[in-house]
Amino acid sequence: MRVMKFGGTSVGSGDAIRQVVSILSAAHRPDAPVIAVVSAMSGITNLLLEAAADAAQGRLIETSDVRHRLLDRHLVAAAELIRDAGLRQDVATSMAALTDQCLRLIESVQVLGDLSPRVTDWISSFGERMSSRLIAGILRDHGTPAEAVDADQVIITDGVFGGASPLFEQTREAAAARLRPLLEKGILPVVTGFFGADVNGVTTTLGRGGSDFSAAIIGSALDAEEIIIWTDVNGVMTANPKLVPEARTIPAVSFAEATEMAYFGANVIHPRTMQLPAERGIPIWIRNTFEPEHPGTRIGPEPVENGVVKAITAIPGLSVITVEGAGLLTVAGVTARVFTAVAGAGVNVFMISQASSQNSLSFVVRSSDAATARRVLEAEFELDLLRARLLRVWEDPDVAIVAVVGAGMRGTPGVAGRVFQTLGAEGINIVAIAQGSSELNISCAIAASEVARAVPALHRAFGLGEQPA
Ligand SMILES: Nc1ncnc2c1ncn2[C@@H]1O[C@H](COP(=O)(O)OP(=O)(O)O)[C@@H](O)[C@H]1O
Ligand SMILES: N[C@@H](CC(=O)OP(=O)(O)O)C(=O)O
Repeated sequence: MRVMKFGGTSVGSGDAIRQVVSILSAAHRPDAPVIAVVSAMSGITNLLLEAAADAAQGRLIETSDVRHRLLDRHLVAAAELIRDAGLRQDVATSMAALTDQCLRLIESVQVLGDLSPRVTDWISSFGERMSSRLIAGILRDHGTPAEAVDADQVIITDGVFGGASPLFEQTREAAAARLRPLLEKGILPVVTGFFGADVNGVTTTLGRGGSDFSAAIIGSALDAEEIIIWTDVNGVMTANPKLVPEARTIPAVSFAEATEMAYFGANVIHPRTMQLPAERGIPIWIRNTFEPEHPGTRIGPEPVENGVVKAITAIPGLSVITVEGAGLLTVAGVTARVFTAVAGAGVNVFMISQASSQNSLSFVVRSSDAATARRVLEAEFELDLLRARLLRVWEDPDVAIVAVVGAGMRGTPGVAGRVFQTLGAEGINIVAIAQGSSELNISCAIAASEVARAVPALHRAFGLGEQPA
């Protein structure tokens, strides 16, 4: 059995879905069944989250506009691809019912003026609920028996809204109970990506971009032979091809390298995807829905030693937070207090840097988390601020991290030197620098506006466009 996940662009239009249906119907056979995992049509999750946030702010949301943008996208694809009138009507009816349910939720947010994490997760799950029904309907119309499955019945989570983790044994049981009977009947399950439900059946999302993780959870729970992530590029590449047109496909990377690349911004794969398949030795392939003959990238257990540096990645949208005070770091426990406070607020820290004067401590977070980080630090150090032991806590916005990643860097001297030299020659100022203890990456914080120059320059400096990666 194989699990195939299709991302938002792959299911984003009638033309794209035509490709998905051709891949799935060619691959799914009674003796070699496939489980599909699908994301929402591109842009739909953002639309739902924006509508919910507007509603909570009391801004009068035009529900007819949301209805139009949500429902019509799906109906147009159904009209384009489903030939049987009865089937088309059934799919349209279920799309309309889901849209109504979702709009009722958004209206209740507007009435209450309050958007809880629980309701956010529920509302944002509707894109996948709709796309799975649409795609199952189109597959049936094209002669492949298929059934849409909501993942609340498949992935059982720890209930953390916005970033849930699976409870693996419960998920194994639920996935087997819900999906194996379909496979035994030759039916291709089309499972919603992005979310699961806690033990009480409450919808919990796995985090933005989490459908890759859904595929990994389901593939691992059911001991799949392989997991294929179908997307809109030819695999994991030496850099984001949108930033570096000469970027090349990397034929093979290890689970550890793929995790590092994903964590440092290669959003072609979600960083949480690798862990469960790595524990079970299940390979993950990244392939292109729009160029299915291309082999793509294999992510597997083996260390793959070709080249020192494999990829240049970038994370935009970051801020540096600095805590400053005379002799600050000589006061025992300050560092622990800073990071305990920040972690307690659920803020992820990407990089830490400490001035040698010991007067300041800086760290990099997502800009969307910066206000929270400042607030909790000001609360934590309220007394110190009052007594002027601490001068201030401030944010430097518009920062990005660029990273060079590759297992071959371990023990290879000169990589950091070449990074500095390259950025220096481009006149790019380095705000902070870090090397992971695993020596799989070297990362630098720079001004966000420099990313478009830094990534191609590093890509050239490490010869990634020329030699086989
Ligand atoms: N190193 C990289 N290799 C390939 N793609 C990358 C890399 N870094 C960033 N990307 C971007 O990731 C995108 C695919 O991710 P995403 O849009 O989330 O896909 P999907 O909708 O299929 O989940 C590509 O279009 C590409 O621009
Ligand atoms: N639809 C969800 C989950 C997801 O994984 O989407 P995609 O596969 O398009 O990155 C999101 O936008 O976050």
